Amino acid sequence: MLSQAELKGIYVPVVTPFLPDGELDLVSYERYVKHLLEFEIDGLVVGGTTGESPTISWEEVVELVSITRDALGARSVPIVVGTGTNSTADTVRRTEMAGRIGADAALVVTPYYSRPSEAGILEHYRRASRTGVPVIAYEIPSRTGIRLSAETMRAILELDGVIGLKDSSGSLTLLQELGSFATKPVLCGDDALLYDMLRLGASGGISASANVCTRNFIEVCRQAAAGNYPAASRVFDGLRPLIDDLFREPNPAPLKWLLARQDLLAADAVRLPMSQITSALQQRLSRYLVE
Ligand SMILES: O=C(O)C1=N[C@H](C(=O)O)C[C@H](O)C1
Repeated sequence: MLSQAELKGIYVPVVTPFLPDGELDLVSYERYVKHLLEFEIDGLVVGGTTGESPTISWEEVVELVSITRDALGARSVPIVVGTGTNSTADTVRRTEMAGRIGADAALVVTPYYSRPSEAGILEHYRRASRTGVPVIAYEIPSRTGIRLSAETMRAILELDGVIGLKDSSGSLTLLQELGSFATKPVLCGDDALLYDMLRLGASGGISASANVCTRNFIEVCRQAAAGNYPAASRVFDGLRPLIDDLFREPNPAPLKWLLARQDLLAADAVRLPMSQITSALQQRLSRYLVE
């Protein structure tokens, strides 16, 4: 199981490859995960936003985790599994099941859509944190429709089974407000803010863009961890255009297009209501294929 101390560096959220007919493409998945493991990444996230969690079934998550574990072999790269839904009972059940299939931690998003009270959300996290599977809280107001107060986030982080936070709040405010109360590690979940968040004390990032230029993302984190911010900033500046382009249309469609063009995936298929990227964006992204 993942400890607080290990929650640092670059965690790569994997895409879920599909064949053109929408079926899971496990052959591509194995090839792609093995490719990612050639880099010194700090962890993998299966079934996150980038993995199209809203349209993959739990049975498919189980298959993906099983292939990930086989690809890892003896390597100890933590596997984090997205288990959060907007039902507490379902989240607890998925988190427990994730533990049974070998997840080292669970990524639990703030419950979305039903707009519960902060007290209800705290209780949601309390229940998930009692499963015995380390929980990483995931705050992403642009997707959930709720922006948690720093006070509630602090209370969530104080729960024993919660080992840290993925902060996709879209600004530096939460991290600043948590300040020294953020006694647990915070991972940046908003790729464009990675450098700024590291500067403010984040311990790393869960970055979809790190599927591409993986080595450079790792370098940004390493330089920042060593306190060498000018070097981290220089490397990160080189990544900004890629990050901007990958988020010009809904994630992970642009990323899947690039991975397919790199022959890591057989197709750039996404499941509806996600759709493939426009030809204008394809043209923009083509410039990253020369690497
Ligand atoms: O899959 C994730 O986890 C991530 N989700 C964010 C999003 O698309 O909302 C982006 C981040 O890079 C990773």
